[in-house]
Amino acid sequence: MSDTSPSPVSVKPVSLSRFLIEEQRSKGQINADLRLLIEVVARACKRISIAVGKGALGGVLGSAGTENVQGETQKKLDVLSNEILLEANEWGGHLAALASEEMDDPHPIPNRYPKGEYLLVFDPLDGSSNIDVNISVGTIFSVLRCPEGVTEPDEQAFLQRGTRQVAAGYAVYGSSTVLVLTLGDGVHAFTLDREQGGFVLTQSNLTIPEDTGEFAINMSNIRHWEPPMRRYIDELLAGKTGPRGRDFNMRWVASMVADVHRILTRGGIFIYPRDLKDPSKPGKLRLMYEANPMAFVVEQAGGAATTGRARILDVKPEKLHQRVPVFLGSRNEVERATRYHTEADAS
Ligand SMILES: O=P(O)(O)OC[C@H]1O[C@](O)(COP(=O)(O)O)[C@@H](O)[C@@H]1O
Ligand SMILES: [Mg+2]
Ligand SMILES: [Mg+2]
Repeated sequence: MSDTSPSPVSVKPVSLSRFLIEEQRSKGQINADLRLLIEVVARACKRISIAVGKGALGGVLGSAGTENVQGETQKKLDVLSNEILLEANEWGGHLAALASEEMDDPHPIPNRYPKGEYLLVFDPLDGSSNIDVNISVGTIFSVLRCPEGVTEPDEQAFLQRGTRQVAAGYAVYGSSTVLVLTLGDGVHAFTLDREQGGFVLTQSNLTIPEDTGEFAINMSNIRHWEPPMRRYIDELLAGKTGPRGRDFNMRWVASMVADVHRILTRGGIFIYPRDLKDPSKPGKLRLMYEANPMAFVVEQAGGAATTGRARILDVKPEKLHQRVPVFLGSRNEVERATRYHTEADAS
């Protein structure tokens, strides 16, 4: 396969702290609290990266023997990553409350910093099924404002549309650790300098190409898909001799962070559609701490993100752990797959 990766944008390799200070002072894009909050999240990601990197030597592989609120077996690293994020933010996060995939209910911050005006939502370790086999995993996060006048934020305070996010991003713990961040003004990537111990800006204003020849989906679910979903994939699989008139390539890491990071680097479409395997579930991925932050990042990079029927960022959340179908990445493919669904609904 030819290398379709864009050349890295050359940027001044400033530290994450310096970048955030400039966003605050020169651009007025963020305030000091949000800057400090992002720095705390980044430090927690660095600690998680170190734990992931220790692997079997750190005693962190394998199951924790417990289940989360969604009935999924927790890995030791799911629990540890959650604790790291919790501990870091409880004492230095400038937060009102936080919520996580691994906790049933939101966690209000004890002895709240007087001006703590933000809510943090995260998937502490995304791609858990890949931990024990040494494949990239990551952390996904989203920052919302605590609604005005709410002193004890509960689940209701978190149920805000994705358009209300003030920051979002992820860290991917791969061959290098990369933190990707949006503050609503483009998407920037910071690579962890393992010797110096800090994140350094390595790419600015990342953009996702509008067109792509690569798709990411778990094909083993094909028999459970809705007809428009099958139509879209059948056309890709038909390649040169089919209606699309060209061949498409497939990748599926099964860690959303790694699949999204590839799309941010060289384009592609990622789909986790609604399927009829378990009709009570509208999708597999979680709206608040997987779909929304990734949709914000992808849109800020010029891509698109839908549920197959509507824009993800416009979905009104009803529950903290709500699931949604996810279609995101290169704009023209996401729009086509979405159109197939809306046309099928209308006919
Ligand atoms: O195992 P499947 O069905 O391919 O699902 C993979 C998907 O599940 C997830 O692992 C869910 O995330 P968690 O590991 O945080 O539960 C996504 O990262 C990934 O896209
Ligand atoms: Mg996840
Ligand atoms: Mg997870």
